[in-house]
Amino acid sequence: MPTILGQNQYGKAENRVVKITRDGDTHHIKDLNVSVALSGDMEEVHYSGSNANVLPTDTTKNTVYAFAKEYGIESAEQFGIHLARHFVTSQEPIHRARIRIEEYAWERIATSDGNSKFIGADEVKHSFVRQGQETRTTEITYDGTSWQVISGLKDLVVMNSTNSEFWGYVKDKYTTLKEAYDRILATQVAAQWRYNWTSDEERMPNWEKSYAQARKHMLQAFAETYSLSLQQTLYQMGSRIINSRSEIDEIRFSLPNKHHFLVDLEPFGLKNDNEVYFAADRPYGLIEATVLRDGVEPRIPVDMTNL
Ligand SMILES: O=c1[nH]c(=O)c2[nH]c(=O)[nH]c2[nH]1
Repeated sequence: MPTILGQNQYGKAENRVVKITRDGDTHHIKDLNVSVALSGDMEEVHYSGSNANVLPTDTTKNTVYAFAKEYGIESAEQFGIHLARHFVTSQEPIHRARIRIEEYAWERIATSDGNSKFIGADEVKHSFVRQGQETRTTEITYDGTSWQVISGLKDLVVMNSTNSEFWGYVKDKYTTLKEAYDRILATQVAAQWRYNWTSDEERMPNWEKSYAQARKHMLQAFAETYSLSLQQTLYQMGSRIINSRSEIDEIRFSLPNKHHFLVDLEPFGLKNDNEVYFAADRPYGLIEATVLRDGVEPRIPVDMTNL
């Protein structure tokens, strides 16, 4: 049976790089997990085993560490842009680079004594605790001409202990769900948003500020929406970001509904007045949707948020 090679890419996945920037005694941390995927003229290595066009994955790993030193890590996006540009412009057979980065956040440990180790109020200069909240993500793709930057976050767990209802839904012979007029709404947000920056000719967004603002608007919309369904809340979260951040054109969410079921306490002669819940981990409702600026084409792959 004749065969041909289809889509292919290669590179080193999950390069864990920690960069300490020393500003006198005050240190700053960037902690990344960087995955490189390159594609281009790679038919021969698959067909005949000729490695003539293959930059070793080991070299791509080394480049990640060398660039941390040479360029520093200003933001995950900026770092990914340096790497993607380097692979595509320095190696003729490589036509496209995709750099995926997860970023783990660290915060300073506040201590109580007042000695010289302190920055400002009471933040120690070189001791950190890993933030237990979300993981920041970015994916940079470059083909030598245009850029696509899709950033976001995953594992951001949020809960509203009221202001959520769910009723008026379709009922068939298998429906047993009771209508809820005051329920818990909880989810673990995975969100990916696409920047409309695509060319070196355009002014690049401020990646750090944009991330902080997108996250803030998303959380505020979650908290401030009186919810009749998780779908409605999702749409509010997305449109709040699109309406307040002109550099973002599209956002896709994957929101598991982390169900909290009221426990029946009647067998114990107790009344459960919306106080005691069973937090189920599975199965969970899974609500997914894209919110777009009117008139733009959707480009975020449907399953990207589940990676
Ligand atoms: O917010 C919700 N959306 C649904 O589609 C749904 N379905 C369900 O059983 N519970 C919920 N909750």
